Amino acid sequence: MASGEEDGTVEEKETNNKKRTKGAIATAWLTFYNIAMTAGWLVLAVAMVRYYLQKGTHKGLYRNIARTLKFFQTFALLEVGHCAIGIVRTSVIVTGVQVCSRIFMVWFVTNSIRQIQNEESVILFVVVWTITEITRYSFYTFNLLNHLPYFIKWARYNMFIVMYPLGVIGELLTIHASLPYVRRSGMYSLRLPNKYNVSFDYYYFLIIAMLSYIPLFPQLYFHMLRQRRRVLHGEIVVDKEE
Ligand SMILES: CCCCCCCCCCCCC[C@@H](O)CC(=O)SCCNC(=O)CCNC(=O)[C@H](O)C(C)(C)COP(=O)(O)OP(=O)(O)OC[C@H]1O[C@@H](n2cnc3c(N)ncnc32)[C@H](O)[C@@H]1OP(=O)(O)O
Repeated sequence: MASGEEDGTVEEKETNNKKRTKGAIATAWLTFYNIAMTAGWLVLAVAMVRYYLQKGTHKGLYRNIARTLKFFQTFALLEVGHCAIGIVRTSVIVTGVQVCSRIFMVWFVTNSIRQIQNEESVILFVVVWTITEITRYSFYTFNLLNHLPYFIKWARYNMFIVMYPLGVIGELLTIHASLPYVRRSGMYSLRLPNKYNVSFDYYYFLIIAMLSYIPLFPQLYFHMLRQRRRVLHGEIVVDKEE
């Protein structure tokens, strides 16, 4: 029996060929991207364990891993692009909020305020992110290669139940710890009078950022719970955005 493609016109065949080529290129890129990201977060995990075993303290750990963390977390901005161009079936908004809030935590909070880098809360969110990302990127990699071990799938869609709140606690405690330093230094703030006639207070911005977890985090968490039901229990779940 002839396939639909064999029956189709030359134009249809060309469209199908284009789709196949785009699919192959996208798959190759995503496989490379996910392997690179798994490796990056694994390097981070090994560096953290080695540092702790050698020094016996978490003090100085953040400084030791800061470059690698900044590099791989910033690289994750590409994920917003992946959704925008449609090579992964994920919402740009959900991914954008997740990635941008992490980049904000890394660059504009932890990296900018040296005095908080030895806080336990920093280690908490970095460890939680690292475990999560090793699992998430290896899930995507094995999935793309059609060899997904069940325990990775299970871990991807169960660990977040505990890891997400733990990560949020670490992030919120870190922002909270930074408030006195930000208030004292007036960093990233613009006071009146100035030539632009605009005022901006980073201290209040941080408080608003903390408050914005209240409406935003539950949406990310419930999104993951819906993904869990879809992937692990085969339920058909309709996302409001879709
Ligand atoms: C600028 C001021 C900022 C102010 C602050 C604002 C605060 C906002 C609150 C934010 C709180 C965030 C806290 C957070 O940082 C804490 C932590 O992360 S703690 C650690 C625990 N975290 C997690 O477990 C993360 C969970 N989140 C995610 O996994 C992603 O971020 C999310 C975007 C939510 C994932 O959702 P997604 O819809 O992508 O789910 P899936 O993984 O199931 O994927 C859906 C389909 O897309 C395919 N896909 C996705 N990515 C890829 C890829 N890279 N390669 C290949 N394929 C990919 C996936 O396979 C699925 O395909 P299919 O549908 O065919 O199965």
